[in-house]
Amino acid sequence: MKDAWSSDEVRKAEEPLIAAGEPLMARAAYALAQAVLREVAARAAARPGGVRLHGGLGSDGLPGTARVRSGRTPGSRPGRPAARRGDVRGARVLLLVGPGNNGGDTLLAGAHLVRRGLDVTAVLASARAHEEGLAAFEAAGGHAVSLADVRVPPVVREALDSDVVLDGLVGVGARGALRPPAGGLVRALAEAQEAAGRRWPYTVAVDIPSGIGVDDGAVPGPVLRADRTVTFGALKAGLLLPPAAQLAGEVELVDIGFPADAGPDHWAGAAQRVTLGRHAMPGTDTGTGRVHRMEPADVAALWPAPTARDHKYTRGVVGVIAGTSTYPGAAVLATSGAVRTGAGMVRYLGPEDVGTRVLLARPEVVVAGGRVQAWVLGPGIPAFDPEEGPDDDGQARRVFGALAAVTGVLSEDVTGGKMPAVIDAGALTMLEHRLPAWAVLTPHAGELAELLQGLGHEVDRAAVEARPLHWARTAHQATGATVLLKGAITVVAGPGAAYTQADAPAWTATAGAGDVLAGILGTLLAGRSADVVADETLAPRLAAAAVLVHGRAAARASAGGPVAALEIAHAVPGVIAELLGG
Ligand SMILES: NC(=O)C1=CN([C@@H]2O[C@H](COP(=O)(O)OP(=O)(O)OC[C@H]3O[C@@H](n4cnc5c(N)ncnc54)[C@H](O)[C@@H]3O)[C@@H](O)[C@H]2O)[C@@H](O)CC1
Ligand SMILES: Nc1ncnc2c1ncn2[C@@H]1O[C@H](COP(=O)(O)OP(=O)(O)O)[C@@H](O)[C@H]1O
Ligand SMILES: [K+]
Repeated sequence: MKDAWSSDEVRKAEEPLIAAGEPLMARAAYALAQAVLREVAARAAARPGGVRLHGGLGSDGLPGTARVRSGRTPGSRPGRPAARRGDVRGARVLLLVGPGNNGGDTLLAGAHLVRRGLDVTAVLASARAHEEGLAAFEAAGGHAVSLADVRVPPVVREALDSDVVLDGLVGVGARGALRPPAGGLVRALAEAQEAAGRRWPYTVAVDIPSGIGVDDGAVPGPVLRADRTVTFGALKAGLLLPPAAQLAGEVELVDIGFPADAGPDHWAGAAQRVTLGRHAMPGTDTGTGRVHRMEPADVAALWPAPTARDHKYTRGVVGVIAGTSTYPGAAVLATSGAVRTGAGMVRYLGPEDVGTRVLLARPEVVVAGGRVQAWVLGPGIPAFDPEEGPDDDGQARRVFGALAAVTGVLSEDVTGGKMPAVIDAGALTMLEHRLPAWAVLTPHAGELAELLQGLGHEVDRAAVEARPLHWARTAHQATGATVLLKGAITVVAGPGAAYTQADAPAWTATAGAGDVLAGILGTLLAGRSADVVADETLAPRLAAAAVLVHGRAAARASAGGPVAALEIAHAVPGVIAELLGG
């Protein structure tokens, strides 16, 4: 499991270490410099003439801006010897330096790079800079200029002529969108980056890409897209959360001596105190704090794998109420997702002609009512409109009946006790009562916006996409249900925890992929039905696990190319075998 911390948690972890004289910044800067050297060496090794070499100071104070531009073609400048393959010397690095410790990390890393023979220029974006960092950088022979003196356009040109740019403007001390002058600089750099495409230098964010919401993953203003983020001590929530996570590139976590995590108890309660190694720190209310990302081993540990004692009923029966005569495909996709995930049995409830199609695709499905251990409700069913009267082949009536079973208020349509459910698509418009956490809503951003509008929030799709975790949490708090908000990065908000999964290739954005996900999750919930009702933290974990399996199945079915939704379902058994075998 990856655990991302809030900025407050990072500070609280740092305080006792700093008081004890631990050289946190020196460790961070060394690791940052190593990350840059690794990349530069790899690039130089891949180039026949080594890294590009650059000239001396230009007329505007930035090195080399007056020289003849050699374009982005690799090789040495005329008159200077070519570096050997893999040689980092002469590689050109631009540091963007802010006023705080984030700038301090960057300057100290710059000093290491200068000592290794790189050509390093620091642009100080503020009147203030980290004193020790600047002194060390200049003592090593680094060249520092003030943004106020050189202004933005030459810095952009310098960036375009660099091999590496380090973004050290702000770190966890940042609040809100980048303010001027750093904001203006980053806006110009981000535009140049967009225009330059692959010709833009390798960009490393120091701790976080400057300007992202550290705790909520928002992107309130300009941000320079990083190829790599080297983050210190602990992952930050904004590095896992959309939309900011999409600007962080590959995230490298560097150990600078933070104590080991205290495990799940750490995030289980708001008021508790937990011990992190030698240091006590307040437990966090994960309503505002930690964000988790499941990894394959976490999913394997949760999986309801069958044993010799099991039979089909103990393994879990999934009831699927999906599709109409107009939209029969969703029924096939949701039942296929459930069957392929290994349900003990899948029941289908719906119009006869749709049931026939389901049977043609999946003869294992039982097209008849009866006891189930989890419901999948809503794929391919239209939004409920009480004014016009339902035109849905009786599916709304069936969904309302099943929803009653989810909360334990039984109707004549169903039997059994409280049970978990996946509530998708049209069923999201049929919620009348507060729900338990074992009901998992699976909207995409547009559906979540509509749901929230119905609850009195002024929010549209774009607003949800700008702050996915915030709105998923808002919906969880308002409905009681666990909320799985689908997207390129999917977020799950439930009691005590938030998860974010980024397992699926962009090809997954195809009609019907969400129906398959609903089936996968239905089988997981059915397989652990009693546990899910007994432990309210389990539904969010199983929801995140389903997203991981779905995303990996999509990647497997895609193999780098287009993917059809049904093929995602077909790829699920291979993914599960790999997870459980590994
Ligand atoms: N405290 C420590 O000992 C360590 C800190 N570390 C580094 O220090 C960083 C945190 O340092 P700081 O607490 O000094 O804070 P930062 O360096 O992240 O930023 C704070 C400074 O940025 C300014 N600022 C805040 N929001 C801004 C905005 N929206 N636009 C423009 N300027 C803004 C503030 O006025 C303040 O001067 C971490 O991200 C990490 O990089 C690491 O070196 C590890 C050890
Ligand atoms: N850009 C993307 N990259 C990866 N996965 C995506 C992307 N966009 C959407 N997805 C995933 O594709 C699926 C689409 O589901 P959904 O919107 O419900 O479509 P449908 O209702 O047609 O099945 C979800 O699992 C979602 O997380
Ligand atoms: K930064």
